Amino acid sequence: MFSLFYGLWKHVFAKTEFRVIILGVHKAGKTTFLEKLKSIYSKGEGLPHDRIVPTVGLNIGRIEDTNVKLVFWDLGGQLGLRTIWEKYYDEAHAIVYVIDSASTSTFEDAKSALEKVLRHEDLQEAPLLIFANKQDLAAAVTEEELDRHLHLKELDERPYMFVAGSAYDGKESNLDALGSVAVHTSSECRNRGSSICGMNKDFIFRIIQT
Ligand SMILES: Nc1nc2c(ncn2[C@@H]2O[C@H](COP(=O)(O)OP(=O)(O)OP(=O)(O)O)[C@@H](O)[C@H]2O)c(=O)[nH]1
Ligand SMILES: [Mg+2]
Repeated sequence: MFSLFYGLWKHVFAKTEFRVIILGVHKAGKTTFLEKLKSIYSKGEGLPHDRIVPTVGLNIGRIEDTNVKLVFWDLGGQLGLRTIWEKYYDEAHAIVYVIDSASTSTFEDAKSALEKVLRHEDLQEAPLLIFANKQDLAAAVTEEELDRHLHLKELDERPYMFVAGSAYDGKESNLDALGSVAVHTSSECRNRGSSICGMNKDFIFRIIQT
């Protein structure tokens, strides 16, 4: 499966750089998610989850091969650090917003922080993936419940998708999540007339069906 993934990857993302900003409140699991992606797609580079500490600055994840460069920016979600987020909006192509699905007490904060992100003028056309993380925990709500909790009015016009999974073990869900970003980037490309996407949608359908 992964050799197919790399073959298609080369084909689809030829000579493009695609920048994804990973946001969410403190302890949502952003860094764990990024490190898991790195360990799957970047030759085992990702940190194990017991070595991850709260993010203060910026974690950068690069997943690339000959023709491909995916750049992930993972920022700290503590309240005092969120002012840094907007410095990256201008150059981001897509947003991954991570939520701890088992922590209902943080949903209000997650919702208002996300609404603020979506109101920012630099991100008006950026597609959004909401990753309903920590589905391995018994207390986790489903993505449908989370959707109801968040009740995001700002999402009306925006290409977005919910994906539920666990950053701990989520090979398939992480793959789906990454794919969803690619799918949504197709519409982002249409909006901005950029050459970033091309055949991404086709690509991800083939991956998911593998
Ligand atoms: N059970 C479970 N725990 C998770 C999962 N993902 C992350 N965690 C745990 O949640 C805690 C926070 O994870 P981080 O990845 O550091 O969260 P973060 O969103 O990067 O936090 P900040 O950098 O402070 O904004 C850690 O103890 C992780 O091990 C998951 O899918 N399941
Ligand atoms: Mg972090």
